[in-house]
Parts: sequence; C-alpha cells; structure tokens
Amino acid sequence: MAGDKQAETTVPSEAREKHAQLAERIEEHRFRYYVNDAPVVSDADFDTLLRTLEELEEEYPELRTPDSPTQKVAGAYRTDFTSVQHRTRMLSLDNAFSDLELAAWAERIAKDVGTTDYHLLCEPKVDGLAVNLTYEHGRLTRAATRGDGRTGEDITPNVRTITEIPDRLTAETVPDLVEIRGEVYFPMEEFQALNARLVEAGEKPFANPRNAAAGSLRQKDPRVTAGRPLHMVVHGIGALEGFEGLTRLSEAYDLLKSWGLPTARHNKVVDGLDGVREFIAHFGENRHSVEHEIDGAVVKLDEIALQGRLGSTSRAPRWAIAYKYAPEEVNTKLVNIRVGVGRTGRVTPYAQVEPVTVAGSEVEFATLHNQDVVKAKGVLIGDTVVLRKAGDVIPEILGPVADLRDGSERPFVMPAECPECGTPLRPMKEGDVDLRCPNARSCPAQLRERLFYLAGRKALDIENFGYVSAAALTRPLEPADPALADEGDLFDLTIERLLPITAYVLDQDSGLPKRDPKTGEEKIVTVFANQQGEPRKNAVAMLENIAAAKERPLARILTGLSIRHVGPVAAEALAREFRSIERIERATEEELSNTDGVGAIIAASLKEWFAEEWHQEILRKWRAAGVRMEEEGSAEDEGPRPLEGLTVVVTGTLERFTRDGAKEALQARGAKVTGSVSKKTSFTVVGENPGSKHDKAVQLKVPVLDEAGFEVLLERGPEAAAEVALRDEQADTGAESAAATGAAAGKAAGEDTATDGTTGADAAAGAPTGGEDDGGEPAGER
Ligand SMILES: NC(=O)c1ccc[n+]([C@@H]2O[C@H](COP(=O)([O-])OP(=O)(O)OC[C@H]3O[C@@H](n4cnc5c(N)ncnc54)[C@H](O)[C@@H]3O)[C@@H](O)[C@H]2O)c1
Ligand SMILES: [Zn+2]
Repeated sequence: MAGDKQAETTVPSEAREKHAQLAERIEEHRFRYYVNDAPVVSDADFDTLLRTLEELEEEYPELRTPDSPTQKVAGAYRTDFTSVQHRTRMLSLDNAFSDLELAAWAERIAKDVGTTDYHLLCEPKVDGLAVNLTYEHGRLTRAATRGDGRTGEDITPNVRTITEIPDRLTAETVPDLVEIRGEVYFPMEEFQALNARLVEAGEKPFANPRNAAAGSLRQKDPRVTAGRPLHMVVHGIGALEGFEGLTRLSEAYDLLKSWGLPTARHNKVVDGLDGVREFIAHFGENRHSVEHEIDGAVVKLDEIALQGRLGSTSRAPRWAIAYKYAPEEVNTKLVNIRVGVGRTGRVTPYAQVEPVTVAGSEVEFATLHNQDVVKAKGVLIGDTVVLRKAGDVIPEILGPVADLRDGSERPFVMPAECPECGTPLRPMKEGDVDLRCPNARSCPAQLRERLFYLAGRKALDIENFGYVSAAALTRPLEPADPALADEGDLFDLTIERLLPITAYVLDQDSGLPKRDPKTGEEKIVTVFANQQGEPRKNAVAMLENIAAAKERPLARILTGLSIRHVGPVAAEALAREFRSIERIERATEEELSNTDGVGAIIAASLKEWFAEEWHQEILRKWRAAGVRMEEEGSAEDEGPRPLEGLTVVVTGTLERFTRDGAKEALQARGAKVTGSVSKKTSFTVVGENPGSKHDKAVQLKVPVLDEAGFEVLLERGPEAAAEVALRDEQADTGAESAAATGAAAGKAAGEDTATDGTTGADAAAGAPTGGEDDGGEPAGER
C-alpha cells in the first residue's frame, strides 16, 4: 500500500474515491434540478449528500478544491437560453439545520463584525427559484436565472409575463442601474390544476410546486409562462449604480416597495439570537399561513456596510444563514393504490407507499380523494412519488418522479365492486364523481366506520371502544355471525356474546390487518377475552361505557346516527330546535330547513334517512334499550316550551315523581309552579293524600290532574291534559280555559310547539283511550 502516492498526499484513496463519487452524484442531481426542473431525490436527501461531502472535506481539507460542489453555486444552465453575465455574483446560502448551528453562526457574526451595534433581519425562506432583474434608469432591461452564480439564462420575455413584476419602477429618482434579486414561486393551491392540465395534454406532471415554478419560467415560448400563476418575492439587491444612501437592508426593502416591487410582508428586524429564535419558531408553526411555501428562515445582518465587512465565500455570504425547517416532502415508492369504504359508503382510492418518516411521523398511507384525482395527479402504481405531509394535514401525494420510470408502472383502475362486500359500486346521483357502495346497512366496512364514529369523540364518546372493537363486532373471524348486524343492537350487547369473538387487528388508516413486526404475520386476537377465556377488563369497561352512553345529550345521539350531512354542529342545532328525535322526524322539510344551521340539503337528507325502514328499526331498538331520544330541558330558555304560560300547583304524594322532580319537569317545559291555588292556576296535580289545595282547586274550577293526567300534560301538552282532567266536578269550563291558555302558549313559544301541542295523529289516536279506562297509561308508542 505504500508507494509514491502516499508521499504526495495524506488522503486515503478510498476517501478520495468516495469524494469523487459523491461529487459526481451531486452534480448530476443539480443538473436534473436546475436544468431539467425534474429532480429525482428529495431536497432533504440532496442536502444530506452535500453535507456528507462537506464532512469528508472537513476531515481531508485537501479535497476541498475550488471545483468541489461545496464551493460552487448551483451548476450548469441550459444552452437553448442566451447566457447572461450577472454584474455581481448571485450566491447561495449556508445552512443551519439545528439551533446549535444557528447559534454558532450568530457567535461568529458577533465576533467578526467588530461592533455591538448591529441588527438581524429575519425573512421567510421562499421555496422557489432565484431570479435577477436588471433595471436601467427604472426600466426592466433583463431578467436571468441564477445559473452558476456568475452566468445565468436570459429569461426576460418570460419574466415580463409576471404581472407582479413592474416593467418600470414607479419613482422620480431611481438608480442608473440596479440588480434586484428575488424568488419566483408557484402557489401550492394552483399546483394540482397545472398537473391535471399537463397530464391531460399527455405531458409530464411536475413533482412539486418549486419545480413547477422553475419549469414554467424556463419555457422557450413565453406564452406558456404567461398561462402560469407565477409570483415573486424580492429578497436582495445586487449591483447598484447612481444611487446613494442605503444603510440598512430592511430600509432598502421599503424603498423597493415604493418603487412598485413585490417585497416580503413577513420580514422582521430583531436585536439578537432570541428574536431570531422567536421568528423561526413562529414561522415554523405558521408555515402554511403565508402565501408561498416556506422551507426555512433566512437571517441576515441588516447593516449593509457590515455585510461588506464580513464578505462572502465562493458559494455564500458570511453575513447570512438559512435555517432549514424539517422537510415536509419526501420521495417514496407508491406500492399500491387501494380503495377504502367510508362511513357513508363513499369509496375512495388511497395510496399505500413504502413507509417513510416525514414531518416527524411515519407515513404509509396517503389520501387520493377519488379516481379523477388519481388521474389528474398522473401517478402510476410503482412510481417514485413526492409525498407531502404539512402539519396536521393528512399526507398527500404531490406528483410522480416521472424520470425514474422503468416501464413497469401501471395505471390505477377503479374497482367496479365494493372491496369488502362485493356489491357493485355506483354514483349516488348522476354526475357524481364519487362512487358508493349502496349496501349501507350490512357492508362490513360501512358498519365498522359508522360504529367507530358512533363511539368516537364527536358522538357518544364511548371509552374502550375503538377501531379494533368496531371491526371485531362487525366482521369477526369467529363466530361466523357478527355480534352486530347494524348499530341497532349496540346497547343489547352482553359479555357472553363478546367472549368468543376473534378478529384481525385492523389499522384505522387503511382498514387493513396490522402485522406482527417480528413475524410479519397478520395479527389475530380474541378481542374481548383473555387467554383464560375470561373477560378482559377493557371489555367489561366497554360494556359499562356503552350503557352509560345511553344518557348522552340528544345532539350526540343524533350525530351518532351517521345521517349524511348531519355532523355535530347540525345535530346541535336540531336538538336545540326540536328537542326530540320524534319531533325531528315529524317536522316538515320546510320546518327543518328553516332551522338555524340546518339547510335544505340537511333537511332532505334527514327525510331520506327516516324513510329507511332499517333506520326506523335502529330507533325502535335504541328506544327500547333506554337511549335518550329527547332533551329534558336542561337549558331553560332554549327550544320549545310547550307549557309556557301555564301555572301549575302540585299537591300530595306522587308515585313516580318526587315533589322536586315534578317541579323540574314542569319548569323545563316552561310552566310556572306555584304553591297556592288561585283562579289563575291552569292545572292542579294531585297525588295521594292531597290537602286543602285540592279542595280549593275544585272550588275554583281549576282542572285537576291525577298522576296519569300529569304525565299526559308533560308529554302531550295542555290540550290533551284538559281532556283527561278529572271530570266529576264539572271541570268542562276549566278544561276549555286551559286549552285556550295552552294554544296561546303554543304560539308564544313558536310554531313548532303549536304543531306539537295539537298534533294530529298522536292526539287523535291517544286522547280517546287515554285517561278514563286504562288507568292513565299514556297512549302512543312508548
Ligand atoms: N432534489 C435535488 O435533487 C436538488 C438538487 C439541487 C438542489 N436542491 C435543493 O435546492 C435548494 C436550493 O439550493 P441552493 O443552492 O439554491 O441553496 P438554498 O436554497 O439552501 O439557499 C439559497 C437560495 O435561497 C433563496 N432564498 C429564498 N428566500 C430567500 C430570502 N428571503 N433571502 C435570500 N435568499 C432566499 C435564494 O434564491 C438563494 O439562492 C436546496 O434546498 C436543495 O436541497 C435539490
Ligand atoms: Zn360494501
């Protein structure tokens, strides 16, 4: 191994070789990125390569030659554009990937700047491509790409199509010559539409908005550029002739703005590192509240004279640094496109990718919305794709890396049948893009999703009831019959029914069985029993929690029914207005859609839902199981108050009510409860052993109700109660007056109550049988 090479250099040949290979790969990626506008690796992976090269050069400084990629700005440029010399170089930026690196930079600045009197200017780092605009005597004479920093491509006609960039600066005194540097970007919201158009025209879609910006700007035909929604943000000044007096960069921006140039709105001048950290944290959290994509924050020395004192390396200024945020985009393989069936039967394609970590979490699935979206994105199964996960948003596929295709990729075909129950799929309405599984009741997928939603936070909030339980109850491996045919039997589940159930452990994101990380096998468990066959603690708790859920407020019960378009907000509005499922069902479409927060669509959807026999069956079963189907006036001045305007006296002992309970039930319905009988008393309720109040009522001809009559009053209102009032003491006149009061009260409390109080079917069917013969058992279904 000795030989003369050793004498020449201290760099081992493996290191030298590694360096050469890395450098070549980096140059190739730069070519694809800057020249083709079609990178094949993610920025993060590219940055890692560059970092590795830097570290190697750290170790063997001899490798750091002037033509190393670490020492140069960008790379080549395309020969079909005229090349132009920049008057001053366009540089790149050094990066900080951590607070530590940022602090090290700040420390160096503090040391080298030679004064304590300086400021730091913080700017969002715009994710686009750099351009250089030359204005001579206020007129735009040239626009160019960065190129290798000295020479760029002439893209003047293209840049002229960007409306934001002025042809002429709007000021009386302008420099003889000024180079304006900035970033051209493509808005994320319009990216999808562009790709859809490209795919439609049989062209290659872009992998992300940054490439779309570069590709759109670097068009041979500027008319193509004109059709693209490009924008620009100014972030620097190059050459400047015939203009004096600029001392701070932040002030220069204000000047540029007054000249009509598009400057940034989010820049901030701070005193020191703490301010920088605050800025970085703020935009880290609000990355998506800005009009363009941000991939970091750029920190600059604000004083222009001090910038000059610090100078630049061949690649980047020493007076600035780019702090990079965690990448939100990664490249990964699109393994498959599957379809999932949702709560309302909507069948949606989703992407299954090779698992990757992005924005701090591992991602294996991404949304694709519908078959049209799959087509518009131009992705093929087997493609390398750009996957994006922005904040809490569901991961999505941006586009394919078309340059990596090898011909083995295949297009996605939407299945004709439901993947879980085999029913042929169809659109709900003509013209709908979405396909649905029409087997709403027993499609295991739909039922599972409905149950999961029903048990979830927004609806009944049943603890110990998650996705695995929902799956086990609806599609067990054993026994063959699922414990639930639909949600109707939920409240009748018993532990005996649960114990024998075995099922796959399903993943909530994909609906697919989870696998054992060690063996790779699909996980199968006895969901509710332990190894001894005894009930698991969770299973017992789940049943208890299911029972407790019967008492949830009406709005939650309503939400849990998975009526299309009836989410928690609409359910709340409906519960407030109608206060019982029955009244919602009986309401006309007009009454429903006139409710605040409920529109025509929701009204129609409610009507459709109630018309379905198996939905009625759910309601019957829930009712029988004791699920709350109406609101017991918790809020005093909300909703209909059918007994509004009535004054009621209660005396004696009631069997099914305490005195307070009776009082509360009356007040909740709007009645006034008093202690003594007068002419104004609407009803006197008498229990066992009533005292003088009963006599007084008889004397004043106030209608008297026994306990059964009292229940009629509560449930069906004053008119029905008047009919069943104890008649032996010629209560006729009293009844009439009570009915009159009731009707007036109905009006006062709003139309719903009026209809309710005088309801046709129920009153007609109920009144004749109520009262007299059967001991006051209120008629009607319940
Ligand atoms: N995926 C790939 O194959 C590939 C290849 C090459 C480069 N890249 C990526 O391209 C990016 C660009 O590399 P780079 O060398 O231009 O360095 P850089 O993006 O790290 O920083 C320099 C550039 O930032 C821009 N910038 C945005 N906002 C700015 C602001 N407010 N002030 C000043 N400048 C601002 C300027 O155009 C400047 O040229 C990197 O993120 C790199 O990962 C990717
Ligand atoms: Zn189905």
